[in-house]
Amino acid sequence: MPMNPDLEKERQGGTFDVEQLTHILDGGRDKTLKRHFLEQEVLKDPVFRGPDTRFLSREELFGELLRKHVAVIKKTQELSIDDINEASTIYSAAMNNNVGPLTLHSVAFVAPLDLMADDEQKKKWLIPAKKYEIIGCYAQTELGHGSFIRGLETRADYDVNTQQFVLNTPTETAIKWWVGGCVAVGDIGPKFGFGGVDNGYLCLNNVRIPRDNLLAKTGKVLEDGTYVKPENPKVVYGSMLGIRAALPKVGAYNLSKAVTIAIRYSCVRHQSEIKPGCGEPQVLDYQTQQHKLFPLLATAYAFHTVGVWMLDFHSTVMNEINEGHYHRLAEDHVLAAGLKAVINWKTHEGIEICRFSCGGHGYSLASSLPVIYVNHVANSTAEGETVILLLQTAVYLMKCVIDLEQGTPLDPSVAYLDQSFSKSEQWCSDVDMHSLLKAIQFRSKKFTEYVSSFVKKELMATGNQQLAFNKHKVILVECAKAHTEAVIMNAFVTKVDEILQSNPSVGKVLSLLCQIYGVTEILAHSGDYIQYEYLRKIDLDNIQDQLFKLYTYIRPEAVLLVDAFDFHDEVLKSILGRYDGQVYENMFKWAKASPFNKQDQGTFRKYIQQLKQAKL
Ligand SMILES: CCCCC/C=C\C/C=C\C/C=C\C/C=C\C/C=C/C(=O)SCCNC(=O)CCNC(=O)[C@H](O)C(C)(C)COP(=O)(O)OP(=O)(O)OC[C@H]1O[C@@H](n2cnc3c(N)ncnc32)[C@H](O)[C@@H]1OP(=O)(O)O
Ligand SMILES: Cc1cc2nc3c(=O)[nH]c(=O)nc-3n(C[C@H](O)[C@H](O)[C@H](O)COP(=O)(O)OP(=O)(O)OC[C@H]3O[C@@H](n4cnc5c(N)ncnc54)[C@H](O)[C@@H]3O)c2cc1C
Repeated sequence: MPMNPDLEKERQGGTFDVEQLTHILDGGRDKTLKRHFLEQEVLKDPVFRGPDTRFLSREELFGELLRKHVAVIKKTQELSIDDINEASTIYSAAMNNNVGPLTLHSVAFVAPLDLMADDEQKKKWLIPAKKYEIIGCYAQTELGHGSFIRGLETRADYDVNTQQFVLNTPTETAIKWWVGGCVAVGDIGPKFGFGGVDNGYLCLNNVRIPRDNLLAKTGKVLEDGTYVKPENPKVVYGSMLGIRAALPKVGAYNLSKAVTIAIRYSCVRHQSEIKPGCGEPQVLDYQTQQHKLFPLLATAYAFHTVGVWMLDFHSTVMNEINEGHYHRLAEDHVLAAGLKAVINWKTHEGIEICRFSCGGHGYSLASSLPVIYVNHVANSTAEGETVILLLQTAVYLMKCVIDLEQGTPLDPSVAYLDQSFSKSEQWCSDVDMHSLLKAIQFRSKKFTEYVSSFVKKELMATGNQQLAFNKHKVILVECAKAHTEAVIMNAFVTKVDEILQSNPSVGKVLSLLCQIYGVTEILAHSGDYIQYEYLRKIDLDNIQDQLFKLYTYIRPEAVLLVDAFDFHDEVLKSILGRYDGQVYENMFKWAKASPFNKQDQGTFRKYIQQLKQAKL
């Protein structure tokens, strides 16, 4: 199919090599080539072809995705793939923006076995689980409790005579609920999205399991019922930590898809007139459209950068823990908590902005933006609800203030809290990304001190830390967000500095995005910078001007920047986001193919006839 002339023109501009940026995003040329190979292994294999999942009922969707997920597993094994990124490539190429039915088995059942089973148990369960000879799930949440783990009611009473645990969900609120991939007792019913996953309920009534079913790499129960605590009790939370550490990159992936669709479509879509008689411009030429999408384009790159960094950091900490060193577990936990919370929340807001920036067609499943949205938005609740996780980060920051007062060294990711920040010089309208980072770190430091003063005062008054925290949860959450933004901006600036050395032309365009990210973050909290007398109104006016100027620099690069995400059309599965930009013809073809246009809607005749016969 010929290329849409608008997109053809967009691709003649640009100042950097798209393929080189793709290699950087993938982690090197070899990884790009391997990703292409794996995608083609899926896309050329007829077993992965099937009905358009956007036309399927919940039941049909589950069945079709289960069929495909089994094919994904076979293909992954056939190709001897054990790298998680490569396995995810095969998975994503097949799932058409859905979450597959066996995802929880991989991310929430196999992972904890790997983390907490002893060698005997690994032989017994991990090996067959990795071969899908046993299928598992992660049944923690109950009808009455999800966030508050200490409130869970399920019981495991040890019967010393039989060396068994007797499991019970003693109350209705104790019924295990939301359990992804749990086909034992029942499905919890239709959901907002996640149609590919059978989130189940599980009632336990005196279910007996052997003593050695308790994963015993960390804590264990001896024959006489004595509980031997793990060296570090927090390691039992490790399976949730692993998924949270992965979810920032999942957020970046989903936002990159949405931004690719919205920016390509905004170049194909012509609407209204700027100068009468001069034709309808591309909607991406409107400043308001750029103001919707370019900060999100910058955010997708920022989130990808920090998502990769978080996974590397978490893997290092897990290796340290395997050698018995727990000193970075707390930092890992609060970084994963803050990044998972902020990134997934801002991503689902961003996908929604991408959807309505495509007008009516964004609302059609032909765009796939609704599919990406409803499947992504769960990640702000699942694996730790946003506020819950931000409070974890906030409590850690309050401890950092005490550490500072006591002269205890801080973890690297919070070292800036110990830095002094001179008031900014007059900010002209091309402030660089390093100055923007300093400003964002400054705000986080001031906010942490401000919140800590309130919590301390409350603690003095009540002597109860939980009460003190509970009274200031709103500003504690804001404090955690401010810190997390400093972590994101620091990761982005660090990566762009590195790329400026290795590939100046790519680095330059990424530095523009980094500035857009930083300026957008500062303008979103401009009142704080005035209140802390770090910036003046003139500075804020100048960076507002800078933002609009940055848009003009990014405008000719925008399509190339989303092309660099390198989504194959069959992976993106969006008519608005097609690489060739041939939207209208394919929208019409897709609509005509809808089963709704195929079946004779007998209901129409049946009920309308009744109206006619009723002679109203
Ligand atoms: C084949 C390839 C497949 C690829 C697939 C690709 C993409 C798939 C995309 C998406 C799908 C995948 C996943 C996501 C979607 C669905 C799955 C969802 C699963 C679930 O939802 S499982 C259930 C999740 N539930 C929660 O997260 C519960 C949240 N609540 C808690 O974690 C805890 O209650 C709490 C809030 C942390 C409170 O803990 P508590 O012990 O009560 O008190 P605290 O004093 O706050 O903590 C005590 C102590 O422990 C430290 N701590 C807490 N948590 C952790 C942790 N996780 N790690 C380390 N340390 C932790 C805390 O800091 C305290 O330490 P102190 O030093 O202060 O004592
Ligand atoms: C798509 C999806 C898949 C899931 N898969 C699984 C799975 O496979 N296995 C599993 O075990 N669970 C699973 N879950 C459940 C998930 O882990 C819980 O929904 C999540 O932990 C939130 O807990 P909750 O539902 O009890 O919400 P609640 O904690 O009841 O949250 C309700 C509101 O209360 C607020 N709140 C609660 N506590 C506090 C507090 N201390 N301070 C301030 N505000 C508070 C929250 O911020 C929120 O606004 C899944 C959920 C979803 C949506």
